[in-house]
Amino acid sequence: MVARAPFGSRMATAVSSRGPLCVGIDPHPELLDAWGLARDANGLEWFASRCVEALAGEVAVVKPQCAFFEAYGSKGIAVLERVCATAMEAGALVIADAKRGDVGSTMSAYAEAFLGADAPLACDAVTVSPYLGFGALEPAVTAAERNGRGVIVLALTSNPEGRDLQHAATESGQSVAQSIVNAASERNATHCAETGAQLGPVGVVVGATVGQSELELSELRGTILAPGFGAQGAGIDDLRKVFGNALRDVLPTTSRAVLRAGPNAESLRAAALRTRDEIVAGTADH
Ligand SMILES: O=C(O)c1cc(=O)[nH]c(=O)n1[C@@H]1O[C@H](COP(=O)(O)O)[C@@H](O)[C@H]1O
Repeated sequence: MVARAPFGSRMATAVSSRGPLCVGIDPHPELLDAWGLARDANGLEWFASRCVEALAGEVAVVKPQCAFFEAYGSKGIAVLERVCATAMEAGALVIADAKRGDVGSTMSAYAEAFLGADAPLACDAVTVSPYLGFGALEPAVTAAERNGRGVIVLALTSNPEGRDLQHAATESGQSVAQSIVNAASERNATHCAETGAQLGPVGVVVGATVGQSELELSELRGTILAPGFGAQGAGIDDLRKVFGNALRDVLPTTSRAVLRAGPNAESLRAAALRTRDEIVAGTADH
């Protein structure tokens, strides 16, 4: 078994050496068309391999969107396995965007798949949905902690349909989103106290599109993954407005806005690095 440093420490190192950017590897059918590729498993593999070649040696994190791989069945999942492995070999952290979430015993199987010691779909972290209760995610959090990996829990998502549910008040009066952030914060506090790590294994998703909210993120001590940057309309000003003082732990993620620069590897890399530099310049005073 490979002894891995804790996910939070590896994330802090990756972001400080490569800058705060995650690029999503989202092989949309329209992007396969635009890149002149067939909408099949071969087109998928070419697309994803080109992304890894262009990006994984440069950006801190890549995030393959599992849905676009699963759409091609077992061949697509085999491509996903290779993409995760080669991107990690090239030095990027890999977040598998699977948004898994289930009752505890089933969650254990998802955890084995992505976060186990010998996980077939091994990645550095996986996105999870807390809709069955934050506690139901415990097998994933435990596996992540044990194996130096992480989980990124949906809290306040970038899509407008999430608002009603995520802003609803829980019995304690706080919003659903805040209760998820608080549960993640507690878990990270324990982990950091035990290991001395700066950041814990539990990150949250907060969309860059959500506008100013009451969400309190200052106690999280974990990665704040911020989708919605780029194609969904959010820019640097939104990052500043949404995250304020929590910006130092924010990892903006963008997919189509960078991927549209392909298929040329140099152009893809340049688009990613330009985005990263804009983020660094636009958030430098935080
Ligand atoms: O977990 C995510 O990454 C995610 C959460 C969220 O709230 N909103 C969101 O768009 N995402 C993902 O982030 C990616 C956004 O892609 P672009 O809109 O092309 O940048 C997609 O893979 C989404 O599934």
